[in-house]
Amino acid sequence: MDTKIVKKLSPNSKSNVYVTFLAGDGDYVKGVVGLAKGLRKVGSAYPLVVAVLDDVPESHRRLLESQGCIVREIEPVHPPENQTQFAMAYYVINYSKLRIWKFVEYERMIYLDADIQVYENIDHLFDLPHGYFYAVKDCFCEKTWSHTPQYKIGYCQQCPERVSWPADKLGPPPPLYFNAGMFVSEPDTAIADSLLAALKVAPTTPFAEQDFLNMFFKDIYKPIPLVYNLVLAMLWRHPENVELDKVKVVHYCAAGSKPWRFTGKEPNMDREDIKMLVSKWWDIYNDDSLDYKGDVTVATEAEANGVKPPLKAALSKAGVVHYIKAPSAA
Ligand SMILES: O=c1ccn([C@@H]2O[C@H](COP(=O)(O)OP(=O)(O)O)[C@@H](O)[C@H]2O)c(=O)[nH]1
Ligand SMILES: OC[C@H]1O[C@H](O[C@@H]2[C@@H](O)[C@H](O)[C@@H](O)[C@H](O)[C@@H]2O)[C@H](O)[C@@H](O)[C@H]1O
Ligand SMILES: [Mn+2]
Repeated sequence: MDTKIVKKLSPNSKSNVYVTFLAGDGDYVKGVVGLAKGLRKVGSAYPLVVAVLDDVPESHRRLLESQGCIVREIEPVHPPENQTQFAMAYYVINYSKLRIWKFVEYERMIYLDADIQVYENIDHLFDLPHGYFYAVKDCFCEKTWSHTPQYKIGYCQQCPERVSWPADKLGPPPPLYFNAGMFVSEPDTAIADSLLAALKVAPTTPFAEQDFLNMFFKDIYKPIPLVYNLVLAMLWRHPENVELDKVKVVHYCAAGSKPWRFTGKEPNMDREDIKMLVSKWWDIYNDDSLDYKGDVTVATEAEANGVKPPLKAALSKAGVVHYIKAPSAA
């Protein structure tokens, strides 16, 4: 078996990490298993940390660890007392995502919802210039947006020329707005603390922590191409913006599109592209060859060249190389 050196860490450098969030004892755990296997399939060089609330059962935590995930319990984050009608009632738990900025043992994180699948390696996003918040622009055309002025006039940032924003009547257009199902950011204690302090005085709004994160990071938000987070509604709302064969990351967020509960009955769920994407998700979820077999080992460069590995303890001094046994080219 050939090996592929994918990451050289000097002794005191911090690694990068993929992070997802899991709450409850329901079926989202299947999303996390699928994500862990998808990241393995594309040869991601970094671990997947699952930030879990205390209501995630031991059995689900064990399952995720058996799939090579690092399971970390986080305290829930509740928004201030409010009368908000969240777009989805359960969005109230999503504020707990804010805890991940505390994961300061990591250099950078790519956050991925549990209803996301990665179909091509996106490790290169960890090399984006520091100091910004990277995410994909959302779409305002779904009914979930019916509470907003942009929905009411048919304005969407995905096609600002279709209905131009009536600045004379409504003032400046809404700032660029990202989908919070996927983003690249840097864990940082000061950011973590100011997020929680800001939340205490922020208005609660229908898209919960997604709205809040957009408000908080608006000055450093940098859009990245939609290939990094295909919000499924784009397929019927803005097909002209989507080249499906170039999409690297799919976000199963449209109503009825969660693969593990897919019935095909909701609007748009009978589309061929949706059924193909759901089937692609299941192909990975059901692929036993993608199960974690302890296949990520820590070794010096010497070991990567076949020298017998010294004790792991010695490795932390010798500089470490994470490598993944790649199938031999032959
Ligand atoms: O019962 C739930 C609901 C949500 N989530 C987590 O919260 C994220 C955001 O919820 P969801 O993806 O359903 O929102 P959407 O992107 O569909 O609006 C999910 O991806 C999961 O990571 C969870 O763990 N359990
Ligand atoms: O709690 C708020 C959620 O807001 C987002 O989901 C929404 C939003 O993106 C809308 O714009 C779409 O129309 C809708 O389909 C989608 O479900 C995030 O994906 C999710 O992680 C989470 O932050
Ligand atoms: Mn989602």
